[in-house]
Parts: sequence; C-alpha cells; structure tokens
Amino acid sequence: MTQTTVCFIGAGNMSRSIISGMVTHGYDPQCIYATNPSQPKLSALQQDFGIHIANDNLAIAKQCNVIVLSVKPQLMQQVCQQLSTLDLSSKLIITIAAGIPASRYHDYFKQPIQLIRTMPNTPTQIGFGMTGLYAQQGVSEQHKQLCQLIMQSGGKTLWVQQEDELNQVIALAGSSPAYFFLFLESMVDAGKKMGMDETQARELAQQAALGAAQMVIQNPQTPLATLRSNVTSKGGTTAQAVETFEQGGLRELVDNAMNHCVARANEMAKTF
Ligand SMILES: NC(=O)C1=CN([C@@H]2O[C@H](COP(=O)(O)OP(=O)(O)OC[C@H]3O[C@@H](n4cnc5c(N)ncnc54)[C@H](OP(=O)(O)O)[C@@H]3O)[C@@H](O)[C@H]2O)C=CC1
Ligand SMILES: O=C(O)[C@@H]1CCC=N1
Repeated sequence: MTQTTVCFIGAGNMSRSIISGMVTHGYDPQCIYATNPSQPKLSALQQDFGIHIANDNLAIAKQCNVIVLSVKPQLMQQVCQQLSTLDLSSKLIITIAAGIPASRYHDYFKQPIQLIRTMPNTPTQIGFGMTGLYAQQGVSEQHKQLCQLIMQSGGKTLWVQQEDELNQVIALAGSSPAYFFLFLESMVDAGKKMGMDETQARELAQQAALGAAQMVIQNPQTPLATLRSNVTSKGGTTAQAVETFEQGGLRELVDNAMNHCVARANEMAKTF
C-alpha cells in the first residue's frame, strides 16, 4: 500500500527517534525522507532504516505530503522562510520545536497552512515516548489522524485543546526525562561514594526506577503517596531518606524547576 510521504527537515536526535518508531511500526521507509546540511546523520538514517535522504530541504519538501519541522528553534525562521516559496496548501506541517507559537509559523510561511504543534520526548526512540499534540482550528480530521499515526509510533500521545497547555507538556514530559536522568545520576554518584562499583550502582538504581514506574502504571487507582508509603516502614530506613528529601525542599525544588521550564518556553515564544 502506498503511504503518505513524510519528510523530516533536520535529521537530528528527535527525527531519528520518530523515524525509528515509524519504521518499526511498519511505515514504508520508501515514503520517509530526511534532510540535513551535514551528511553523517543522514547516511546513518539511510543505512539503519532504508529511508530517502537529501541535503536540499526545498526539493524534498516539495514532493512530500507531510513536512516535519525538526530543527532547533533558533533555526526555524530561516528554514520556514526557505520553504515558504512552495505551495503548502495541501500539505500538513508538523513542528516538534519547543516554544515557538503556531502564530509565528503563519508569519514565517506567509500563506495559509495546516499546522500541528507537537512535543515529543527522547524515550520516543525506544517506543516509550510521550507526545503532546495541538492542532489549530481548521486542521482536517484526516491530517490529525495522520499526525497521530506518525507520533504514536514512538509511544503514547495526548491531544491538548489550548496551545499554552503544550508548555505544561514540555515541563511534565518533553523535558522531564532529563530530570529522571539527573536523579539517577545523583543516586549512582552517591552509591559510588559509598564504595559501590558504578555498573552495579547503575543496575540497582535503574531497576528500581523501572520497577517504580511499572508500579505507578499498573496501579492507576492507587495514589502515588500510597505507593510511597507502602515502601516506608515506620521508624525504618526509607523514612530517613524521604524525610531528608522533604526537609531539603524536594517538592519546592521540583515545582521551581518545572516553572522555570515553562518560563523558558514562554521566553522562547517571544525570541524565535
Ligand atoms: N531533544 C529533545 O529531547 C526534544 C527536542 N525537541 C525539539 O526538537 C527539535 C530538534 O531537536 P533535536 O533533534 O534534539 O536537535 P538536533 O540538533 O539533534 O537536530 C537538529 C538537526 O537539524 C539540522 N539542521 C540545522 N540546520 C538545518 C537546516 N537549515 N535544514 C535542515 N536541517 C538543519 C542539524 O544538522 P547539523 O547538526 O548538521 O547542523 C541537526 O541534525 C528542536 O526544535 C527541539 O525543541 C522536542 C522535544 C524533545
Ligand atoms: O530542552 C529543550 O528545549 C528541548 C525541548 C524538550 C526537550 N528538549
């Protein structure tokens, strides 16, 4: 069956993640294209997934039905202005960039466009991603389904109704893998200081993280506080650790960090 042609403008980490999910889920690699100014990432994508590659954004975007904008936010204006010379009326444009509001793309393209903003995260590359989706009014149902098909190949998806909710998606899911990595890094460092070998410390911490995440997922009705309290024996070891986190202001710190994340997205919305 011939599938819709999709091109990725920018062949970096996130494009690779999404393409990997698409191909793994049976999307025809002959219908996937990627462009990038430098060659090594393109060659790796072609070798690993059998997709088409090119350096010329304009030529590739012209022949595809869906354009996924996957460059860093600071390059978006330049890339969109280049593509604005094409007739985009029948195409779906998907952007994965943080921060940049939908209205800005209309300024860049200077023509009516069907645009869906998305916010994926890096676990997309192993099928455990979480992607927020926001479609502007006027985007067809068919295009929404197509976007959903592409993004869900990397994991779960969640449509938001208001554009500014995408910034909350960034704080909770787009950026948050980094919070968990930081926490695990800190745990492994502490384990090493206690005298444990790094590999063993990492194995212990990562398996605990996996187990904890699975318990949360498999017990959707159980409050998170109950799961925590089930580990925390009165007068025991966990209570000491949890109390140390609470006294150190962990909750406030997380709240601050997530608010700074959203604030940066708002700042980027004004900058790019
Ligand atoms: N990383 C993450 O966790 C997430 C990122 N995002 C968003 O995804 C987008 C991409 O991020 P990420 O994949 O991490 O970044 P990368 O830097 O890995 O990828 C961006 C790619 O764009 C290429 N590029 C630069 N200029 C052009 C151009 N003119 N035309 C085509 N391609 C170009 C770069 O090529 P070269 O390196 O050769 O210069 C690079 O390969 C960003 O907008 C970010 O906000 C969204 C969610 C999560
Ligand atoms: O840090 C960033 O700006 C991007 C968006 C979400 C994850 N990485």
